[in-house]
Amino acid sequence: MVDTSVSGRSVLKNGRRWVIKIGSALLTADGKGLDESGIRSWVAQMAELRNQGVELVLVSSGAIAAGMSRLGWQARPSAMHELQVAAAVGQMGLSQTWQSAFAEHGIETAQVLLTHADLSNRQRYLNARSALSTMLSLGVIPVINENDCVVTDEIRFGDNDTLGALAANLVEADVLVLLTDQDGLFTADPRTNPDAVLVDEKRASDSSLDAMAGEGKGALGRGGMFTKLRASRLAARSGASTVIAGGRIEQVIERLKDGESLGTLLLPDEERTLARKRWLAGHLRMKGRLVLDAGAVRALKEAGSSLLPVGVRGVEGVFQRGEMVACVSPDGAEVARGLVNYSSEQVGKVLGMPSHQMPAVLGFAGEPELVHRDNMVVL
Ligand SMILES: Nc1ncnc2c1ncn2[C@@H]1O[C@H](COP(=O)(O)OP(=O)(O)O)[C@@H](O)[C@H]1O
Ligand SMILES: N[C@@H](CCC(=O)OP(=O)(O)O)C(=O)O
Repeated sequence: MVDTSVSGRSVLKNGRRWVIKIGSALLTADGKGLDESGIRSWVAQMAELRNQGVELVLVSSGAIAAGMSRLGWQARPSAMHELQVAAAVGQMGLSQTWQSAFAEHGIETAQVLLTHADLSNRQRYLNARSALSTMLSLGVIPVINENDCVVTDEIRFGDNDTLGALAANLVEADVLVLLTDQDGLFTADPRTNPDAVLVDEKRASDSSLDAMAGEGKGALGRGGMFTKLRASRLAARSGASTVIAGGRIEQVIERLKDGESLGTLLLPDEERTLARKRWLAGHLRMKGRLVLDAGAVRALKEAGSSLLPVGVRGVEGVFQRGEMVACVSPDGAEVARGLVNYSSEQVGKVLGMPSHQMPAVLGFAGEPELVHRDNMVVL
């Protein structure tokens, strides 16, 4: 059997796409507003990573803590509507601070506010995926936070670690970095266990980690190591490796990229393409079929291409954008399956058509592919 496992710090040296999540505990200078000098330092390091050719997505917490400081509130409120107001006020300062710090390095940023529910909806998932990949291709750094005004559970539990993992799944990142106020995952919470030692490297799936992470919670950020470990397992599903590391360690981001043994590295059990194929192949219900011509079958199987309408002869079933369809050969054999960019009704209107004619027929300019290669598994 082929060994598809991955190991070691080389995944950080070689990773081309990173999601970096910076938690409230770090960003907010122990509750006294945003730590602007910390932010400038992380930005300088991220700019350096960008120069080395790494594509970056930033997940930034800290809106509630920043809002509390702007509103002059000393203690974190417990009422949901007050938390939401703090997040909304604080988010203004948060995105402004990131934007101006990145601008000093000539880098554009984009504010992206998401909820977990957005990413479990197939259509919104595809929308977010296509917006984020366009940002990355333009060299814009997406700065993601939870859309706190429309959620309640996530605010209550203060969990942007999960959002970081979902972002890593979404953009198919190689690496998820969770920067926090501790140097990594320790064998027990170092705040209460001075003898605890740092875990260097494990499989994310290793069950011995559960007891270490416990349900410990920080004072400002609230998920503790429990949500970080859970996030690493979620990220592993799309083959990403997670590092939990101390954001105040000098030049931590650059040193991780150089392969230095800092923080805790949690590795996936299998590499990315295999993990994604398993996810696509097993987890979604098929809603319809696209009947391909012989040329399109060859393009998918041999050239690794996306599926364009020009090679599609027929459509069966009723489906919406973002749902799973089978791509079948003229004799009905399944060739591939994937997430479709258009509804069955729209596909029916563009069968056999060159992509550049689609906007005139559909009345809007969408993706040129019916199923993008990245959202497809060839069988
Ligand atoms: N085994 C552990 N190793 C390290 N930190 C732990 C552990 N268990 C619990 N913690 C706690 O997790 C906190 C970090 O999580 P959190 O406050 O949610 O940070 P963030 O805002 O960065 O997500 C630490 O301050 C620490 O007290
Ligand atoms: N989205 C909210 C809360 C997120 C939060 O605190 O998460 P975390 O940093 O993982 O503990 C905020 O920006 O304040």
